Amino acid sequence: MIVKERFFSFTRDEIAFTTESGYTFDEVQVAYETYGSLNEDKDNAILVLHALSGDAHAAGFYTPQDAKPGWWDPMIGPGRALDTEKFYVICSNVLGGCRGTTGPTSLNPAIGKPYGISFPSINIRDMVRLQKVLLDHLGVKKLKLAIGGSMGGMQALEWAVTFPDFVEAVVPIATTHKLSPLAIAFNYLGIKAIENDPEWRDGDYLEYGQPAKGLSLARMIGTITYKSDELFKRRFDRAINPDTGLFQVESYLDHHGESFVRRFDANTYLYLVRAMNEHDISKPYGSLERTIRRIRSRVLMIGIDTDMLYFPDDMRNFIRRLNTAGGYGEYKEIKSCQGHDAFLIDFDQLSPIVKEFLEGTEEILDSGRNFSDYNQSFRNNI
Ligand SMILES: CC(=O)SCCNC(=O)CCNC(=O)[C@H](O)C(C)(C)COP(=O)(O)OP(=O)(O)OC[C@H]1O[C@@H](n2cnc3c(N)ncnc32)[C@H](O)[C@@H]1OP(=O)(O)O
Ligand SMILES: N[C@@H](CCO)C(=O)O
Repeated sequence: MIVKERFFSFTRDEIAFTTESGYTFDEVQVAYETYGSLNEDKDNAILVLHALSGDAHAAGFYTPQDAKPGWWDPMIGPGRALDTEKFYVICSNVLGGCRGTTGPTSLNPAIGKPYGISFPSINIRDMVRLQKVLLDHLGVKKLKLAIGGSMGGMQALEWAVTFPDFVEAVVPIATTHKLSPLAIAFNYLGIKAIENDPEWRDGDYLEYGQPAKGLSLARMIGTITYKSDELFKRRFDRAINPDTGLFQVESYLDHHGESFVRRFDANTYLYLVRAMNEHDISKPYGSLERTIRRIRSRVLMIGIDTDMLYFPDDMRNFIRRLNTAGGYGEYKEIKSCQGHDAFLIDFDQLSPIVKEFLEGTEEILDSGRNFSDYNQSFRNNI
């Protein structure tokens, strides 16, 4: 089976999609890919949610030899954790993205040019609500699982809160229920790097070219936070790049900054980073306890011991609070020197954790037991 990138589009007359900030789009396009088949009951779907710079191309195994690998290839495919012999796996580019779904680089039909900085402000819930529109379009009646890391993890958790009856299980990885001030602080550096670049032109740069220096600096700052001290010591130590005379770690950051400018849009970066900054699952419901009590799905949070952005302790605490409120949470940890990006690299650890969790969820549901009884067995161990 060859999977081509697909697009789902609708106009406001067909579906009025309004952001929480109050903007109704005239037209929306969603870029997505699917792997595997939807079953007769239409309840075997898994939604994979990408992080800041990801896209809908999560798996490349179905695509022709010369096609680009997917960003979660080792997780998705026949016999893999997200087994395409059993599940219908879906991944779409987020609202506000620059990989095919409506975002700042898309044409605004009302003005006949790209939105740019006139794109409405969006949040993680808006992304999730648009994914629900896509799933309705695909005929999905229930999600077995919503899973993703970082910004994708924020969406996974938001799925459990916004659509509690639609999703059986969620796996938020290397993420949080609300962004920490430290992460907001790092994001602020990225925002400032872009906005202080004169080539940003107050966001109106599309006809002139990217604010390359600012976007590249923003990615370099981000890259440091996605890695770890241990990794940098192991990979680079204080070695010098013979071509440039720079420290290897400097040369590495330069490379990541430059390649990011070629594949990502500066305004999109600002919109997505701000959506992450605003992320707080309890905002519409008043308190975290009230929000947590909405969750009916089984939740597995996976932390990374060297993640400097999303702390394992915060994830453990969230799971404790979920379980105290009668929810069904588990916490597992990846031990890695890769830092935050481990969810894109350490598949030997991630894959069995997710596989076991999915099999466990199916076993519990098949046995007629509920998650709550099952969870009593490990609740005190967190
Ligand atoms: C869940 C999501 O949706 S995110 C989607 C996935 N994200 C992406 O694919 C884009 C962002 N990429 C990344 O964040 C990373 O590449 C990861 C996390 C996917 C993989 O990380 P790693 O395997 O550790 O890749 P790493 O950080 O080493 O980067 C490798 C690149 O750095 C270059 N590099 C390595 N050392 C040096 C150096 N000393 N000087 C210059 N360049 C260097 C390599 O040549 C390679 O270049 P290339 O990517 O152009 O081929
Ligand atoms: N490196 C990943 C993770 C960010 O959280 C990305 O660029 O999407």
